[in-house]
Amino acid sequence: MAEEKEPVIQVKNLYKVYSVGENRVFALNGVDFTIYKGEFCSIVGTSGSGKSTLLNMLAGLEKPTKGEIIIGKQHIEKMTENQLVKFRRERVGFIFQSFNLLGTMNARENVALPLTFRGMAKKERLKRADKMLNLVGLNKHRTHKPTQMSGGQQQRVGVARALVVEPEIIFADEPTGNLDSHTSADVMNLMRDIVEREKLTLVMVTHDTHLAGFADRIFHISDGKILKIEDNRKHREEVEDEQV
Ligand SMILES: Nc1ncnc2c1ncn2[C@@H]1O[C@H](COP(=O)(O)OP(=O)(O)OP(=O)(O)O)[C@@H](O)[C@H]1O
Repeated sequence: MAEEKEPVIQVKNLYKVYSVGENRVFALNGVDFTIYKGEFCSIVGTSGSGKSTLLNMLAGLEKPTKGEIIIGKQHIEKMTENQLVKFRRERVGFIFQSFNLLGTMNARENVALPLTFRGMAKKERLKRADKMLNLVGLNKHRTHKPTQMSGGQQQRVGVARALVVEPEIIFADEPTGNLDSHTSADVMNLMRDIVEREKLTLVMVTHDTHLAGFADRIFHISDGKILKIEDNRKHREEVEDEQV
C-alpha cells in the first residue's frame, strides 16, 4: 500500500545572514526540505554548522533573511510577533538540553505549566499532567521537585511538558546533552515511541551522530547547507531485529 505523506514543515530556499562588523556570516545558506507528519527527523552537524539557527527559524524564534517556512499551511516567516507567540503556544512543544524545569515546582506542576497559558482550570491541568507523567513512566514521582530526581527523570518531565499541549510538532535541541549514554538512549527510545504512537512530528538537532541515528531521517548540515538527507528507517529496523 502506498504510504500517504502529509507535509508538516516545508522549507524553501532559506537563508539567514548575520552581519558581524564588516563580515557577513551565512548561518543558513539556501536550505530546502520537507518533513512529513509522524516523522522523527534529526538535524546533525558540528559546532557552528547552523543547527540552532535552523531550529530557531522553524520554531518562529528568529526571522529568516530570505526564504519560506510553511508549517501546515501557514507561512511563519510572514507572521507578526503576536501570531508567532500564539503559534508557539498552541502548535509546538519544546524540549531543551538544560531541561528548563522550574525548581520551586514539582513534576506535575512543571508539566501542567504550559496549560496555564491556555486558561485551563487547575483541576483539568493537573489531570492532564498526571496522564503525561504516566506516559513517560513517572507516576510515582509526581510530587518530586527537580532536585529530587535524576537527570533522566528530569528530562522525562521535560518530554511530558512538551507533550501536554498536544502539539503537532516537537522541537528538541540536544535533548540528551546533559545525560549519560545509557540514559540518553532511554530518553531517545521514549521520544521515538511517543512520536510513533501519537503520530506527532519530532525535529531534533544534535552534534552526536549516534543519537541522530534514532531518527527516521537524518539531515546532515554543514556550513549552513543540507549536504545529505539519509533515510534511516531500514537501517534502524535491521539494528532492532538484531537486538531481538
Ligand atoms: N547572532 C549571531 N550573530 C552572528 N553570527 C551568528 C549568530 N548566531 C549564530 N551565528 C553564526 O552562525 C553560524 C551557525 O551558528 P549556529 O548557532 O546555528 O550553529 P550550531 O550548529 O547550532 O552550533 P553549536 O552546536 O555550537 O550550537 C556560526 O558560524 C555562528 O557563529
